[in-house]
This record gives sequence, C-alpha cells and structure tokens, in this order.
Amino acid sequence: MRKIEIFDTTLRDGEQSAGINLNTAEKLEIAKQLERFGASIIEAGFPASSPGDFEAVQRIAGTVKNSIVTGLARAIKKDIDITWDALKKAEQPHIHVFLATSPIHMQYKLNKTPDQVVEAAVEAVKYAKNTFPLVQWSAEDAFRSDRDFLVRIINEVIKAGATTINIPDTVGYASPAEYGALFKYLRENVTGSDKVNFSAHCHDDLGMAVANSIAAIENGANQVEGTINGIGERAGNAALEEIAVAMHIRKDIYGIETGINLQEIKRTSQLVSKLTGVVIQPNKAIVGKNAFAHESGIHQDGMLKNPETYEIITPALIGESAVPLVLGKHSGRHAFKDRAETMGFDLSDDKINRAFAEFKKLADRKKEITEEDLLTLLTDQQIQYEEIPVYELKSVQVQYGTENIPTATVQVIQPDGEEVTVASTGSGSVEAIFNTLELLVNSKVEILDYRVTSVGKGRDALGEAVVNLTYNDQKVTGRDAAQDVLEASAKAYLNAINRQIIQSGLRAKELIR
Ligand SMILES: CC(=O)SCCNC(=O)CCNC(=O)[C@H](O)C(C)(C)COP(=O)(O)OP(=O)(O)OC[C@H]1O[C@@H](n2cnc3c(N)ncnc32)[C@H](O)[C@@H]1OP(=O)(O)O
Ligand SMILES: CC(C)C(=O)C(=O)O
Ligand SMILES: [Mg+2]
Repeated sequence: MRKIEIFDTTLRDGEQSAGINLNTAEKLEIAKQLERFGASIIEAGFPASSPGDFEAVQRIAGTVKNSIVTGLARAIKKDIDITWDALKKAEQPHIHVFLATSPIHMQYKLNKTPDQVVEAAVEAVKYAKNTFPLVQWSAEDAFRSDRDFLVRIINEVIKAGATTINIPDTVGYASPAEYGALFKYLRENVTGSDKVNFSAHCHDDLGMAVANSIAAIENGANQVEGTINGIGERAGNAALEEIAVAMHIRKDIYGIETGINLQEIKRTSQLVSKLTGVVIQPNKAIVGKNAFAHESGIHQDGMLKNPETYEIITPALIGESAVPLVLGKHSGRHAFKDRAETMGFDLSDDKINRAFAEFKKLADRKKEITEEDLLTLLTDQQIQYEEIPVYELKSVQVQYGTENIPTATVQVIQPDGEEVTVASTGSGSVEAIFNTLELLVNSKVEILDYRVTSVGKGRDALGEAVVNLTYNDQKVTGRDAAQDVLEASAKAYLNAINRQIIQSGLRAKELIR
C-alpha cells in the first residue's frame, strides 16, 4: 500500500479560526495527543507571529518525539531566524516557508512582480536550508496561480533545496477534478518531481476540502494537510479524521496507508473541541454526536438484523467508548489513576488527587460517570497553571422567578487569597452572574459570545459553557463544565479572565481592587 504523510495544522491554521485562542499549556496538550494520533508532521504555530506562538512551538519541539514538528514562516530572513530559534532542538528540524504565487496576491498583497516573487522564494529557501534539513515551501493560493509560472517557481525552489512542495487551495475554490489535474500536471512537468514530496492543503469554503485532498492523493500527492474537526481559517481546513477513516474504509479503491492510529480519533477530536471551544456539529462525519445514531424504525430494524445494513464504520474503530463503565461513587484512587493513564493522561499525584476529589463530588450527584465526564475532569487538571494566582469560584447562588429581577450572589477567592462575596442583578440568570463577576475584576468586560452544550448524554449530563469576551482590551475564550449550567457559566467566565491574566503575565494583585 502507498503511504501518505499526514501533516496536521490544527495548532496553526486551525488556531487561525475566528474566536480560537490557545495558550502554551493547551497547545502542548493537543500536540501530545496529535503525536498519539499518529500525525507525521505537526505544525505547532507561526513562531515569528508572537512571543506566545514562539514559546508554544519551542515547548512542543522539545517534547514531541514521534512526529516531526514544524513552524510557519514568511519568506523573510527574520521569520526564518526566529523559527530556527524555536525549532533547533527538535528531533528533525523542519520549516514551512510560504509565498503567494497567484496574480492577485502577487500584485495587490505582496506588491511584487512574478520575477521578484521567484527571487524571494529562492532566497528564502536557500537561507532556510542553511540551518534546516527539511524545508517545505508553499505556493500560497497555488490553485489560482498560472500553471506555467507554478512549474517555473517550483523548479527553482527545488534547486534551492526545498524537500516538500505544498500546493494549497488557499481560498477553497477548486473542484476535485481540477485540483487532481493540477497535481498530475505538476508531477509530470516539474523537473525532478519524483525527488520531493508533493503536499495538498485544502480549505472548505465550498465544502470540498476533503474531496479535493483525496483527488490530490489520487493524482500524485504524498502528503495531505488538514486539521482535527476541520477547524481553520474561515470555513476551515480539510478534516484529517475524515481523510484517515475514508482511506481505511475504502482501502479497496485507494490502497493508501496513512499511519494514523484510528483508535485515537475520538479522543483527539474531543480534546480539540474542548480546548478550542469549537463545538462539533452533531451530524459531522466520523466525530459528530449523531455519526453512529440510528433513529428511524426501518434503520433500527436493519441494524438489529445485521449492523452492516446501515453501518459502514463502527464506533469502536475510532475509539468511541464501548467500554463498560466501571468508575462510580464507590471507586477508589487506584482505579481512577489507572483509567486516567489508559486514557493517555500523565498527571502528577497532586493533580490526580485533585481530579479524584472532583470525580467523587460528581459521582455523588450523577448516576453514571461517562468517558466524556472523565475527559473533562482530567483535561482541566492537566492544563492548570499553578505559578500565577488567579480567581477561583467558591459558590454561586441565583434567585430567579418569572416575576422577579434575577439576582446572583457570587463568592470568589481573589488572586491575593482574599474571599469576597458580591451580588448584582441582570435581565436573566446568566447576565446576573456575569454582571456580578464583572464587579470583581478591575476592567470592563464585553461578552462577545456565550454557548452552553451538554457533555455526554442523559438528563444528568454535565453542562459545558464557553464564553468569548474582551478583558483588558484582549479577546479571550473561557470554558468550564459543571453539572449545573449556571455554575459552568460562572466558571467559564472566570476561566476567560484567568487565561487573560496568565497570558499577559500580569500579576493578579495589580488587577484586583
Ligand atoms: C494563508 C495563510 O494562512 S498565511 C498565514 C496567516 N497567518 C497569520 O497571518 C497569523 C499570524 N500573523 C501575524 O501575527 C501578523 O500578520 C504578522 C506578525 C505575521 C505580521 O504582522 P505585520 O508586520 O503587522 O504585517 P501585516 O500582517 O499587517 O501584513 C503582512 C505583511 O507581510 C507581507 N507578507 C505576506 N505574506 C508574506 C510572505 N509569505 N513572505 C513575505 N512577506 C509576506 C505582506 O505583504 C505585508 O507586508 P507589507 O507590510 O510590506 O505590506
Ligand atoms: C500558509 C499556507 C500553506 C496556507 O495556510 C494556505 O495557503 O491556506
Ligand atoms: Mg491554509
């Protein structure tokens, strides 16, 4: 079977989705899971774009060993130098340099002639090659570029040392037939095209990103780029879990091996959804809540008689829990720790103890503890910062009646350790909580978006709240889960405030009254 390399850009193009903002601890957590998922290459960020991205790429490069770690850079020496600083300790330093090649991008965005673009691309690749053994070069907006110009510039960057050539459909304009034909043309016309990797990078503006990626594979691409859950700029990127499962289920027609550990798909998808705050649509292929739900009578009848009547993929294939629940109110620390390890968590004793205490509290209130509940509890502990003091919710109480003005009373431990109780009103229960919390933090807070979803199934499922807000003039996302959605909302609000405090490195003392 032919091997295709999976290049994951969840932490770079995925993070470019509006409203996503991951900190270093969260990025590291996702990167470790992407390594378990089996990504050949992890694009950990764009080191020259911010100190936060630099730090995250550097930490990931120092941690991940079984996947190649790369960083994005413009065709600018300064970007390449910064990327080298972030990646020099990686097992196999890899850089991803890009420069646009379409007429519209060259003329209006770069303000360069085609000749100047060729010169800049060659210079950048040569410069990168001085330090990096592996250099990927991307022709941004390749699909809308002139084909002969593409052949010319690719020939030149290969001579300059590029080891992988990426042909992105940056604006998601291609059809599968057209995108496949472009790969065929380039494989046939680029000099020495068999000596380099050809990569596909598709966006989903017309809903064809996965189909286009597969068309590229059929026509000579030996690397595909995408993200978990298909998150990314605008309508997103090609969903890697869809490509991996399609290659597996239809190996009869494609004959492709991806190296992806399919059993890790569900967990990877859940982790990315949880940490980015991007909810997966229920009918999303492979990882949506309803992907394996058979609702209508005729389908259920068929499933009972023979599951293959309606099921082409089993939930077990992607690691969806078929595990009988063994953890509950009477479980002990050993069983809990063992399950955490089986789920891929590597927590200190202290963090296990804290997660276990939360688990016991939940088990007292909830009949069944599901895998999703455990994932939520354990992930919260795994990514907790201990070094910077932050706000902690002690209790929240809301008085609500159809005839009354909702009033919230919130007890919070401030970053300096002082416990305060504040009350305020709002036009609804959630607004009352948010207004009360705003009295506690020393800056104006603007709520940009707020969502609540259930984690798992059943009437006693955990509620997860996601709040996008502006605090200290920075956009930040907070999330948390609790059995009650009002408690989850209060915690998510404080999580956003705390993330901003941590991110900006401000000592919390300066922020409190
Ligand atoms: C298709 C893609 O996904 S490309 C990746 C997109 N990702 C991002 O942009 C996220 C991170 N970006 C950032 O943080 C910022 O844009 C930065 C730090 C990279 C640059 O910020 P600024 O210096 O303020 O520049 P700004 O973003 O406004 O403009 C981009 C500049 O880079 C130039 N540029 C764009 N692409 C390239 C490239 N591949 N190589 C060289 N220069 C480039 C533009 O022409 C423009 O230059 P100009 O200032 O001479 O007009
Ligand atoms: C940076 C490049 C590869 C990109 O993301 C795109 O063109 O979509
Ligand atoms: Mg892209």
